[in-house]
Formats: sequence, structure tokens, C-alpha cells
Amino acid sequence: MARKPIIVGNWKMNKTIAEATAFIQACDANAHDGADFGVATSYLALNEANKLAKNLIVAAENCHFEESGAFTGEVSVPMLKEIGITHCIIGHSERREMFGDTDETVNKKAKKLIDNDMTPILCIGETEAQYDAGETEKVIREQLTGSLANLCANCVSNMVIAYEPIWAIGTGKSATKEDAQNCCAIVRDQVKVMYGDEAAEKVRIQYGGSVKPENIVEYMACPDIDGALIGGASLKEDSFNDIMSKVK
Ligand SMILES: O=C[C@H](O)COP(=O)(O)O
Repeated sequence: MARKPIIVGNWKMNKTIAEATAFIQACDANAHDGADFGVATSYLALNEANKLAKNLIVAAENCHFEESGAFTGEVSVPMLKEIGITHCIIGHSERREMFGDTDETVNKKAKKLIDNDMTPILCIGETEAQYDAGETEKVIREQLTGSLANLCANCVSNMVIAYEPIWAIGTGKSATKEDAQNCCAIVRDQVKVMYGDEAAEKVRIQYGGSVKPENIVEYMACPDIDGALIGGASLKEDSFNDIMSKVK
């Protein structure tokens, strides 16, 4: 089955509102129908960027799993929905490493997003030590078992899952296309184990980790890679435009 590619830039804690809107102005018209293209911005830039974007998806980088309450500094899914946000990254390795996200909290975030008809972009991936120890497949399956627990098959089929080996993030040391394909195939198989053939066929799986204009085409040629989650190379207009032009 043909899955529409999805390419998302994750800006992390970069770009002021002015920088974000300038980027949207420079890139929005180049987002073409061959794929879904988007950028994930800081909470502060979401509203302005989203109002400006006609073609790009403007995604959040995180959310809280509760509807509202005494959670100082947090942003709820209904708050994102109110300003028209449709996609949200959850479980990025930086949040897992530095801000205490776990498979359990990520699972709650996925549920809350799905309950609000939004699309989670669920990140998983192994550390360098786990990779070196040959534990990649075990880690991928465990993270998915926890993060995707107790959802419905149809819900999972509409999600995006980003496989990002942590050792490849921001290092310039990207996974080989064979390794990336192999791991994305494991992701798809785990979705099949948990939610059946149809969910596995439909779910879109991204590779992330030092993706750039020079290697996007080789990743996109892999049968189980439906897109990319891109950090550094999504920050410059030229580079993101270049990537969009190479994804058909
Ligand atoms: O979410 C994006 C990833 O962390 C990848 O970042 P990178 O493209 O800078 O390696």
C-alpha cells in the first residue's frame, strides 16, 4: 500500500517567533503534494507560525497528558488544539533523557492526543551503548510495547513513529540505510504484533538522526521508511527547501 511520506523538521529550542515566521514565509510555498511536510516549533512560536502556514504542518514538540491542572510550566493538548495544532512530537530522546519522559507518560500523551483527534509523532530509539551491545531490536520492541499500550488499531495506523538512534542525533553519524531500514522494519513488525496487519501497513515510520539533503533520497528509497524527523538540517531555509525538493 502507498503511504504518503511525512517529513518533519524538529527545531527543538531554536528560533524566536520572528525567526520561525520568516522561515515559514521562505519555505511554505515549496511544500508540495508529494509528501506531508512540517516543522515542530517552540510553544511560543506555534500560533504565529500556524496562522501563516498554508502548506506546512506546524507541530508541537511536546504536550502534557492531563487535560488541565496544577502542572506549572506545562501545556495541555486542548490548548494546542485550540490554536489549530494537529500534530505533536512525543517521547523525543531529549525529553526522555533530560525531562523524565518514560514509555508510560509517553503512552498517556499518545492517548490524550488521539482522544483530541490529533496525530502523535512518537519517537523511539536506542542509545549508543545499547547499539554496541546488540540490544537495538529489544529496545525498539520494549519502547513500542510501552508507548503504544492499550490504543486502538485504527488509532495506531494514523500515528507517525520516528525511529531515531540516539547516537545519530546531532552527531553527523547517521545510520546506514541498511540499519535504518532494518530498524524501521522492526518497528513495523512490532506494530503488527500489537495491532495487526492493517495498522502495520498504514502506520508511517520516519527515520531520524543526521538526515540532510545529501542523504534524504537514500533513506526515502527504503521500503519501510516513510519519512524523516530532521533536527539540524531543518533549521536553515535552504537546506529544508532542498530536502523538500528531493522528496517526491
Ligand atoms: O528530532 C530530530 C532528531 O533529534 C534528529 O536531529 P538531527 O537531524 O540534528 O540529528
